[in-house]
Amino acid sequence: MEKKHVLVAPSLLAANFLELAKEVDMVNRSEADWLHLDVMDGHFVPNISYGIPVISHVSKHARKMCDVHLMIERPEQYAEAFQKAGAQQLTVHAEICPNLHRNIQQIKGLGMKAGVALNPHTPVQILENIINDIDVVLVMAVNPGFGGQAFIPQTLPKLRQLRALITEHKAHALIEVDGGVTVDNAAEIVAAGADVLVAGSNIFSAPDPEAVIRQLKAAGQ
Ligand SMILES: O=C(CO)[C@@H](O)[C@H](O)COP(=O)(O)O
Repeated sequence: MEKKHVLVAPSLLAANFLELAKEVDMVNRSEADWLHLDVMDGHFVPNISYGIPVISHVSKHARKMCDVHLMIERPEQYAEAFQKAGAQQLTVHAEICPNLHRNIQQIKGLGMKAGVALNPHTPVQILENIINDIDVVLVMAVNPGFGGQAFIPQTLPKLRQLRALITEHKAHALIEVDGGVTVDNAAEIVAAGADVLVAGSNIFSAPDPEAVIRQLKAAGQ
C-alpha cells in the first residue's frame, strides 16, 4: 500500500493540568503536528473543560498549530475571542449549527482554518454542499464530552464514505479522527482514510508520550 504522511494532534484534555507548561513543552519537543484543544460547555456535551483564558496562555507557549474543537452551543458568539486567544484552526459541530455555511465564512473571515465536526450518528452526506469550503472534517469516533472512551468501530466505514465524498467533489479537506485513537488501531484508521489522528489518553498517560506520538506518525508507513 502507498505510504501516507500522517499528522498527529495530541489532545490536551488528557494532560496533567497542574503541569500544563511541561505537557505543552513535551508536545513542542515531539514530532506532533498540531495541538488539539477541546472546549466543552456542559450543554452541547455533558462535560465542561477549559476555555478562552487557558487557550490564550497555552497558545503563547505552543509551537504547534492550535487546533480548537468547539463542543459548544452558539459558537459564532465566541469565534473572534478564540481567534484572539491564538486558535489557528476552529472546528464547530454540524449538529449545533443551523447556519453552518455562515459559521465557516465567519471563521475564515477571522483568518483561521475552518473545520466541521461530526458526531458518530451524523452521516457524512450532510457535508455534500459545503465540503469544498472547509479545511478539515473532524470525525468523532466516540460520543464527544470525555477522553478515554473506546473507539466506535462503525467509524471505519464512515471514514471510507467521507474519503469517497471528498474525492468525488475534488475537495481538499483533511480528515481528522478523534476519540479512542491508539497505537493499536491507528494503522486501520489511516487505511480507512484519516489524514490526522487526535489522541489524548494514549499519549498523555504513556510513560514515554513522545514515543507514542512517533508510533502514531508511523501509522501510514
Ligand atoms: O473531543 C474529545 C472528547 O470529546 C477528544 O479530543 C478526546 O480528548 C480524545 O481523547 P482520547 O479518546 O484520545 O482519550
